[in-house]
Amino acid sequence: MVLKKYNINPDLALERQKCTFDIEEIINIFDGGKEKTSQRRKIEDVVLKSGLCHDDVPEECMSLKERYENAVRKSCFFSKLMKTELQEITGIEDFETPAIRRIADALFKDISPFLLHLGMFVPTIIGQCTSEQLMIWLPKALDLQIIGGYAQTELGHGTFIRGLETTATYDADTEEFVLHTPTLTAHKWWAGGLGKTINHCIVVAQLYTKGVCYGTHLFMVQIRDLDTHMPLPGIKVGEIGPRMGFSSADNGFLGFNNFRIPRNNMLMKHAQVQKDGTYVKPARHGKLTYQTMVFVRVTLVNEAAFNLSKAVTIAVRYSAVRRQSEMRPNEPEPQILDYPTQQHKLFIGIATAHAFQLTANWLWNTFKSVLSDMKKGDVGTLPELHALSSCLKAVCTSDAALLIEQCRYACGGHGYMLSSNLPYIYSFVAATRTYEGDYTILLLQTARFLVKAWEQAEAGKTVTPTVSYISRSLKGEKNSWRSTDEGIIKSFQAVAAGKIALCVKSIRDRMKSGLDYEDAWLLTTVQLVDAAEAHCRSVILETYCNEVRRLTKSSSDNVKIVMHQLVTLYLSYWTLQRTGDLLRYSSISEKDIDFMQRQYEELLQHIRPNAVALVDAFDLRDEILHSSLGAYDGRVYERLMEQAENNPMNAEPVNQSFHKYIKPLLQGKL
Ligand SMILES: CCCCC/C=C\C/C=C\C/C=C\C/C=C\C/C=C\CCC(=O)SCCNC(=O)CCNC(=O)[C@H](O)C(C)(C)COP(=O)(O)OP(=O)(O)OC[C@H]1O[C@@H](n2cnc3c(N)ncnc32)[C@H](O)[C@@H]1OP(=O)(O)O
Ligand SMILES: Cc1cc2nc3c(=O)[nH]c(=O)nc-3n(C[C@H](O)[C@H](O)[C@H](O)COP(=O)(O)OP(=O)(O)OC[C@H]3O[C@@H](n4cnc5c(N)ncnc54)[C@H](O)[C@@H]3O)c2cc1C
Repeated sequence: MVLKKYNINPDLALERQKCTFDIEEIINIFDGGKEKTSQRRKIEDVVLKSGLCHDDVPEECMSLKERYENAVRKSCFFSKLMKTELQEITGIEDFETPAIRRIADALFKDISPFLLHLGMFVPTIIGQCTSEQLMIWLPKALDLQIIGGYAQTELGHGTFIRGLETTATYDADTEEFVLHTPTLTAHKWWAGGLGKTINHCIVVAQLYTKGVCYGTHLFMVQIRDLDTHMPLPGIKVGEIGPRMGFSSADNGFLGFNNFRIPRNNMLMKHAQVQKDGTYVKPARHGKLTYQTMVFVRVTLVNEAAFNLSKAVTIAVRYSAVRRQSEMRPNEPEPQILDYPTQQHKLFIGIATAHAFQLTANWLWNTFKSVLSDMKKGDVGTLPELHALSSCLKAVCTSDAALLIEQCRYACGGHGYMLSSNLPYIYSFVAATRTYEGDYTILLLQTARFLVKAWEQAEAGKTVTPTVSYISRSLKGEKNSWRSTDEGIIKSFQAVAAGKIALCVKSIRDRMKSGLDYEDAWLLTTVQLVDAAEAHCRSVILETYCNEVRRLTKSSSDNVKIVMHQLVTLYLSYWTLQRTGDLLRYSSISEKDIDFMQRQYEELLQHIRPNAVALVDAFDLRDEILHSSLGAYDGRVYERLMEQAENNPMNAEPVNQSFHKYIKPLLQGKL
């Protein structure tokens, strides 16, 4: 749709006058510097001027087929733009550039069918291929001569990768692998782009050679003819059907009937099958084939931050424009943003978007540093990265989904409109809580690491920095509550340590009573999930505080003040959310809790004048927000009416169903 130009709503204009800080300074902090901001804006200008974002009818009014076809059209032209103008004008060649990710949302209100090509296919080629394989597939994939996806999940198994049923059996006579789908439940299910779009696919299958199964490995498989796009003989492929979201993309199913691929199509960077069928196992670590999942989990923390920033921008701007009820009899209706309960719903969203964005950046740097260690042959830092990326992916996507839904509640009935964009943002983020490792499963992975860390610390060994609080706790360090940043972080670490200690004790007690380790672990999993969540909270709190302190060192005082107000709000909010835990594991008193409650309520008042400016500082263009409620000019009612008038349902004054059904019903002739 072409956005109509309106004058700024007077309430929003007044809000912006109240701002106490330089918005541009905060924008630069989150972009990573002035130059990055200007580069991002340049990219956005190119894409927005390309005309690619235009839809003749609103996306939500199209049929599923039309939405898919429209998204394919845009993905193709966007890919061309990335290869040509964006590279030439900005000098950017890197698909992972956050600016490209952000502006992609101006094209796709829902999702691009090419997401998995960039999100998993290309990263898997980079992470799992030998240098020879890389030379064959990477240039083609980057140049979009081949389009791919990542087919791991099956109808019967998603979480339990070792339980996957698809087989890849090596035939030494022909030097080929035979891919086969032995059962109904072995069909690949869910892979993005697989239904209709892609011609290649990374397939995860159980490797058999010389009669022995060596577990799951990755294979490059061409599934469709490059010219006709018809499925190749031996391939059964299609779309799995309508979903809660992801409606403009095509999630697919895939079955193999003894389908043959050359030996060289096994991705052999870590494990190999030689010509005679001899298996060479990975030299360094058994789970290196899971590396793409770790990469995506890291990027999903960024997704949580970005999507939450969109939702809270929409809800805060709307709340500044919307007037409802009265605070005192006969007074004019206030902006709903003036209600403390509304501030309570929304300001935590702003603070959380900051916390997650800074944690995402920190996690990305940790990921890059672990990759560089691994290139030198050192896999020692991988377990900690796996534990961190697992819990952060779980908690950040889950919190973001809850807070986005809270933003929708904050917009009342209008938030329920698809044109608000809140339902789209929610359904996208709700999926991220499940895919790439379900919430519970990933927290249990982190719990496994925490229990091991506890055992190591007990044995007097040094543990990694993110769990060094365990050693302090084992040395008998008692928590004394202080309502400072450091004090609160320490108390949250004491909560995590206390919960891990209880898990270890429960497991040991259960084993003493005769259970084996697996059963003792299983019966403790409710506590283990809780302990991993507590650990994750302490990591986020600490990272957020450290990063704000580091990044605002040379900022103006006013920016320091407002950024720190948000940090304090975040710490107070979580203290109040977790009073039960803190009373149990730290020395917090009821008086301290009263103080934190008052501090929290005062902070809402302090932040209130800057609320609109703070969401403006996410620098999200209207074309990215796609929201009748959240546009920069605040012309909510004009846009809602505009959307209603453009609704294809209103194209004819009387719908044909009246003549076909209602009239005969009215006349008793049906
Ligand atoms: C053109 C326009 C485009 C516009 C777009 C622009 C840009 C796009 C860019 C980005 C977009 C952003 C994001 C979106 C991208 C893609 C996402 C979309 C869709 C999602 C796709 C998927 O969902 S793919 C399928 C994912 N599946 C899973 O995650 C399954 C989860 N299950 C598991 O991971 C595992 O089964 C398990 C970990 C639960 C258990 O594995 P298992 O093998 O059984 O291992 P265990 O026995 O439990 O553990 C043994 C040992 O290994 C350690 N370990 C486990 N995993 C890892 C790992 N990943 N790394 C390192 N180590 C690992 C584990 O801790 C144990 O260690 P110890 O023995 O030492 O304890
Ligand atoms: C929108 C979307 C896109 C996707 N895209 C892709 C893709 O491109 N490629 C791909 O391969 N896959 C894809 N997936 C699949 C996704 O990765 C899986 O759905 C996800 O990993 C969860 O696995 P599952 O569906 O088997 O859930 P299940 O494992 O069946 O989980 C169901 C419930 O059981 C619980 N549970 C399972 N095991 C345990 C356990 N050991 N202990 C305790 N609780 C347990 C879970 O916590 C959960 O509550 C996609 C999924 C979605 C929704």
